[in-house]
Amino acid sequence: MGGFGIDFGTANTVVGQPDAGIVLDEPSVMLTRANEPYRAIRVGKEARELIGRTPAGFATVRPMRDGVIVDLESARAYIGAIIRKVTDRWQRWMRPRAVIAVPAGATTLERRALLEVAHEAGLRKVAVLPEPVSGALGSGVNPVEPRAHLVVDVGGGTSEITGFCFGGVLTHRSCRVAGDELTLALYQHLRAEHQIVVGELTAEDIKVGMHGQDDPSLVVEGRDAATGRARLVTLDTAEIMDALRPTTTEIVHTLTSCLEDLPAQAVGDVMAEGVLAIGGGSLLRGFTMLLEEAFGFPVKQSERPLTCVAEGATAALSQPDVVAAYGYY
Ligand SMILES: Nc1ncnc2c1ncn2[C@@H]1O[C@H](COP(=O)(O)OP(=O)(O)OP(=O)(O)O)[C@@H](O)[C@H]1O
Repeated sequence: MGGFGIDFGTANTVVGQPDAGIVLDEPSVMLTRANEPYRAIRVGKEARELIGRTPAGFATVRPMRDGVIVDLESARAYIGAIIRKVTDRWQRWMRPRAVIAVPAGATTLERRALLEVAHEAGLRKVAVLPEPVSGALGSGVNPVEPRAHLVVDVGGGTSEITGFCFGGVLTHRSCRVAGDELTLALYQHLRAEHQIVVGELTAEDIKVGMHGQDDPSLVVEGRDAATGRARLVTLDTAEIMDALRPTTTEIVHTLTSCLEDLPAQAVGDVMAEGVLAIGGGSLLRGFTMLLEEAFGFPVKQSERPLTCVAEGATAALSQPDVVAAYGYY
């Protein structure tokens, strides 16, 4: 059974294949020339390296915003380049099938735009599947069984919570505050409290690096905001967590607001099984603990929070019942 399971995320693009597993996992970034904005010169890791150091005449573009297409032409160039990266001429001639994950809150127009661009890029029989359903499937959950599941997805651009059961959605909330806003909050904190300016990539590395780190302090190198000279500062991870608190609170507040829609019987299922946390943003140090306190439910982190959505989309290629229940063509 061929085809691709794809997660075109705001931050990362992940592509899986039934027999090969994850075949591409790269940042959703495209390098273009300023005078040719719709031709991808580089995509993924090579393009991300140039964020914050893009020479004149070039531009680094993030073609997906909040998990959906914002600019059709950029998305065409980007999605076409990704498909060319994972296929050879023969496969493109055969026009492979695909299941593409989209945010559960994507509008009909946003889903149609993605389907159209995917067809143009050479895919056929494309289905779109809500990311939480796909992430649950990729984490070993059966989304069509008669039990309720609650999935929290904190990505780069969007945080979503979706309750579903037996092929139907019970509740859904989302906000456009997620991992990227946390990086921005950290950048602003460093500038305001330590008068140090760091690049976007460094701010993200600091945030990601706190995960699983035992050392309560970390050293950061940046540019002094006043003199412009290089400077080192030692930061306390507890201080960073505090600085990120308003942003994490906003995310947690949106996520917990869905509880009032959850039928009592479904609450019992979620109590027994726990809330499933997926998406890279859910890896933020201390985040699942904050969620548990706010929900009053156990929260289980997916084993592979960054790739489970693409893994689920790949698994859905051979599970037509899941696509029929939750997907769109
Ligand atoms: N260990 C970590 N700690 C904190 N944040 C992390 C960690 N690892 C990744 N992230 C963050 O996760 C985000 C990317 O997650 P993911 O790849 O799931 O998003 P996406 O699917 O591309 O975005 P979206 O779902 O919004 O379209 C980035 O903001 C990244 O900084």
